[in-house]
Amino acid sequence: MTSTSNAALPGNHSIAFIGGGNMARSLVGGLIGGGLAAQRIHVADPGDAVRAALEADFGVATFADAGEAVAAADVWVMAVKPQVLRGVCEGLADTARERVPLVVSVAAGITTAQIERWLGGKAAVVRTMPNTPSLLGAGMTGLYANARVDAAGRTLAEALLSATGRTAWIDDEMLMDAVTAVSGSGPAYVFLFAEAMEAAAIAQGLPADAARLMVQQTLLGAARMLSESGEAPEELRRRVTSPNGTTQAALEAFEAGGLRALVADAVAAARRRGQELSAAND
Ligand SMILES: NC(=O)C1=CN([C@@H]2O[C@H](COP(=O)(O)OP(=O)(O)OC[C@H]3O[C@@H](n4cnc5c(N)ncnc54)[C@H](OP(=O)(O)O)[C@@H]3O)[C@@H](O)[C@H]2O)C=CC1
Ligand SMILES: O=C(O)[C@@H]1CCC=N1
Repeated sequence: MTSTSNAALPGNHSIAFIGGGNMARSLVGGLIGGGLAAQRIHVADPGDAVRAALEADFGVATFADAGEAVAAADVWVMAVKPQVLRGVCEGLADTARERVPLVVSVAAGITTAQIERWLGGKAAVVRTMPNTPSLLGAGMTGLYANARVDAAGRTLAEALLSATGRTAWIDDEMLMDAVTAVSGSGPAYVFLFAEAMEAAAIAQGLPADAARLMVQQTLLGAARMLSESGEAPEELRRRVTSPNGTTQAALEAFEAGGLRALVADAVAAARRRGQELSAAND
């Protein structure tokens, strides 16, 4: 694995997003926040309201038709649901055969071999798994490239995604479902934990607004310590935990409730679901 952050986008490439939903919005926002000119981004989405919001928020050109969005683009970012990706690719296959694009997919589960086949057999495909903090430039993206992607394509895909946060290349495509289960879905695990902590705070009598602020700031502070201190989570946890103190009482309750096994089960379930999405939509 090699990991990087914040490479500049090389060349004068035009990027078409197919699908303008949550993930495309996060990536477009991250790219524009990182200084990419809005004119270099086209987005296709069937939703009138989705397109209007993207135009208003980011100044990008939008299209109802994917074929129009990719017409001038040499990089195609596939940001539709896994369930519709096959139809989208097959609709663009003639164009992809004539003018082979670099395809960057963010779809969970769907393999590079599937995308290459659906696009007519020639496309250079980088399968990626970003996450929604990309919108803030704090994303995490795993990347895997098929054999058709050359060094320039890898550099370009990495630059594209690193404009929205950190990146890590994965050598074995089988592990991309594990990446999805850890960092792709991971923000939702943290949000669920935040919901549970807020509810617990309110149950202990704290006002709702104070409970929300305490949880937000505690997670932010802990995340910053994790990423900025250079220390392992075990060590950071040890320093909070006074012998026979309050933290120890809480941590013993988490351990007794099987938190570690529960997290392992949840990550395994997400990985299995990625594999199912590939098989079910082939
Ligand atoms: N959300 C996340 O945290 C992450 C998501 N992903 C992946 O990103 C992909 C998109 O997910 P997400 O953004 O959450 O989903 P969304 O549903 O928010 O976005 C998908 C968008 O694609 C549109 N769409 C449907 N058909 C077409 C078409 N033929 N051409 C163009 N656009 C179309 C949808 O419109 P409509 O709703 O009208 O059908 C929708 O607006 C998925 O494959 C997912 O696995 C990856 C990492 C993280
Ligand atoms: O839930 C999903 O399937 C997508 C992939 C990772 C995050 N959201």
